[in-house]
Amino acid sequence: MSEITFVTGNANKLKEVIAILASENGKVGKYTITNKSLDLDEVQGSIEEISIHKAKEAAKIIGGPVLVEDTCLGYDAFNNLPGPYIKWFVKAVGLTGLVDMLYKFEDKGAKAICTFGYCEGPGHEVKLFQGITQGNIVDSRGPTHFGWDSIFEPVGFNQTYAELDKDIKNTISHRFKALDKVRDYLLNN
Ligand SMILES: O=P(O)(O)OP(=O)(O)OP(=O)(O)OC[C@H]1O[C@@H](n2cnc3c(O)ncnc32)[C@H](O)[C@@H]1O
Ligand SMILES: [Mg+2]
Repeated sequence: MSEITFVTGNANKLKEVIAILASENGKVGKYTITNKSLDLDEVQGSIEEISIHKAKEAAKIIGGPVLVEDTCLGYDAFNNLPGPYIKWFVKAVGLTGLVDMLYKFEDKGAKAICTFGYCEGPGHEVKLFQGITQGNIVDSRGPTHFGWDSIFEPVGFNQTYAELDKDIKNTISHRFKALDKVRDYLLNN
């Protein structure tokens, strides 16, 4: 039995990852997934570079197999920005600011992008698994405790991520789609 440590400083992410993997009781094939709360360095660069760097740093700190994840919210009208910098935008301008940024644009489209990085240990290559859910930026509706959940309405739904039942979000979300690929990989390796 091998252990993989999911390293994140975000309790909401952890909850969703546990819920999405719940059918396997935190076990995926021969692996048990545990968690460590650490704030990892996030370099500037592409989504892929950020996740690769996070995974390598986590593997160094943990000294064994790790899983990390980086989440982006990219506006179609802004050529995918704020992207990986969304966390700092939420902090700096809040949800209202993030909605108002699109005031001049008819296109309210946005992509929620989740990129998991898996690294077997220090010095190993990082494998990436990405999931994307398309949606629209809307005025905040629903609980506001998880990032930008309340201003993102996934295509095909008339509720925001925050309003949707957790069970529903966790079967359509960027995180679910990425984690589905992680699970596939772990079951076959
Ligand atoms: O330790 P890590 O895993 O990096 O956790 P973090 O909170 O720093 O997360 P990110 O660097 O990936 O930044 C993503 C931002 O988007 C937010 N976020 C992530 N997943 C989300 C989701 O499913 N719905 C809404 N907001 C989300 C999160 O709260 C951050 O503000
Ligand atoms: Mg982070």
